[in-house]
Amino acid sequence: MDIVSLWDKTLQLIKGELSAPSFKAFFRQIVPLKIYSNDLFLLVPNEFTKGILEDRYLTLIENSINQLSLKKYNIKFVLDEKEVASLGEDNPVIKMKRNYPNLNPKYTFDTFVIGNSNRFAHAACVAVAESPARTYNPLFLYGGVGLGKTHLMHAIGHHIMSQKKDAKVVYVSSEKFTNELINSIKDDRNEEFRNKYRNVDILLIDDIQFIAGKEHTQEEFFHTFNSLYEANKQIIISSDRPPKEIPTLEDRLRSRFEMGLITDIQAPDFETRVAILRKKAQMESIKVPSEVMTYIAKHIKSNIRELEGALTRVVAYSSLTNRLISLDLAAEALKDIITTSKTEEITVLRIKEKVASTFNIKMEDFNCKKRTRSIAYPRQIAMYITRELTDLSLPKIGEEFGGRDHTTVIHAHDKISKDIQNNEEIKIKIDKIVSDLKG
Ligand SMILES: Nc1ncnc2c1ncn2[C@@H]1O[C@H](COP(=O)(O)OP(=O)(O)OP(=O)(O)O)[C@@H](O)[C@H]1O
Repeated sequence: MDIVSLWDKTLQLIKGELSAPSFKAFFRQIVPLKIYSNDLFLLVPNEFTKGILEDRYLTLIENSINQLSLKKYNIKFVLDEKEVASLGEDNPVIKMKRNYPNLNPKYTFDTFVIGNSNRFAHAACVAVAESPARTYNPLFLYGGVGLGKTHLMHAIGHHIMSQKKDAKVVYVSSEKFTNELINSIKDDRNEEFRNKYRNVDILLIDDIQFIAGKEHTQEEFFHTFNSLYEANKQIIISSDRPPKEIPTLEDRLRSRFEMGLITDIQAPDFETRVAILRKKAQMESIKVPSEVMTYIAKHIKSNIRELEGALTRVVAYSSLTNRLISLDLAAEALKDIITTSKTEEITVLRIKEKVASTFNIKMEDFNCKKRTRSIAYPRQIAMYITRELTDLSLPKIGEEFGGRDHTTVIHAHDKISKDIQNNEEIKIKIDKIVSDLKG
């Protein structure tokens, strides 16, 4: 019996032993990877699931597999398929995943909830998916962590592949792009690297901000970009900020990124957050009372990954403690997450927005070179607040404010600290901004 059929049969046995929510929460996303000697490798989605499987279900899995295969395997849970990629032959599941270019099957347009925060980005992605290289090229998507950029990029990939099966779609994070480049240089395989990226129909490159400051990667990406663009191939780029706010990005790349359409995704509003939770519960066929969804959506605002994680946690908690999902149970399950996510919400972007609206300046004024007091002073206040309310280092803060030196940040912090002591009006303004940011 090959590993795929063995795992299918194992799941059938296990399903009979567990409650439906536990089965769904911990077993549905496992991918059987490989049998190598006496080890059987299973790919699991995250640390949390791995811990639960090891602590509670290992014996059940081992017994079920042994019963079916009449052999005793050591079960190994892994988080990254690369850990076992070098062992023996490939299996059909992995082969299938490789042919399908790294796209998460769940990230489609159908599973994407549209709200005011992402309506425009979604429409732009649909337009590109329907007529690649003919509408917006490149398409540059930006927005905060966990707001759906990767989801939309994969959705474009799926859509294009559903229209044209042999389209060469490549999705890569800019970190992976950098690592592959480094390895190709090390192993003298630069030609292979170039062929891989310069001969695709659609290039989806995620988190491009990571190539900032990496000269060689920027150089390579510049040529990749040009050859794709000239060959009329579609390029889709994501980042946590717009091109002009990526520090140490070469101008020639910046101007290329700005050639097509730039669109942002904002944090979802309350209604969209509830709708996302509903969709997720519906997709996983889990019944969750609406006051629990409201509770989660009210408290987790700025990151959809955390929003989904909170729901998974509540469902897992209910199944592990054998209690029905209720508001009390949700509060108990999320007590750590909900307090920490409040402090995590304070980002440079939010600080800038708040200071900009208080002092009536534009967002780009924070990064520009202007020294007029009406702009320079709010900028110093924003730097002061960033230093006080975030864990960012001084150089990082300088970077976030138009690539300024860390001594400028120290100067701003000293100056504003003094002004707070001597000027009641400024103190009141800053206290108000800080208390608004802390919610
Ligand atoms: N509008 C949406 N509807 C449904 N699910 C969403 C939506 N937006 C985001 N998600 C889900 O939230 C999770 C995080 O999204 P994703 O990974 O696309 O974020 P990201 O913006 O790429 O984050 P990062 O900056 O960390 O790369 C995913 O599971 C995704 O499916």
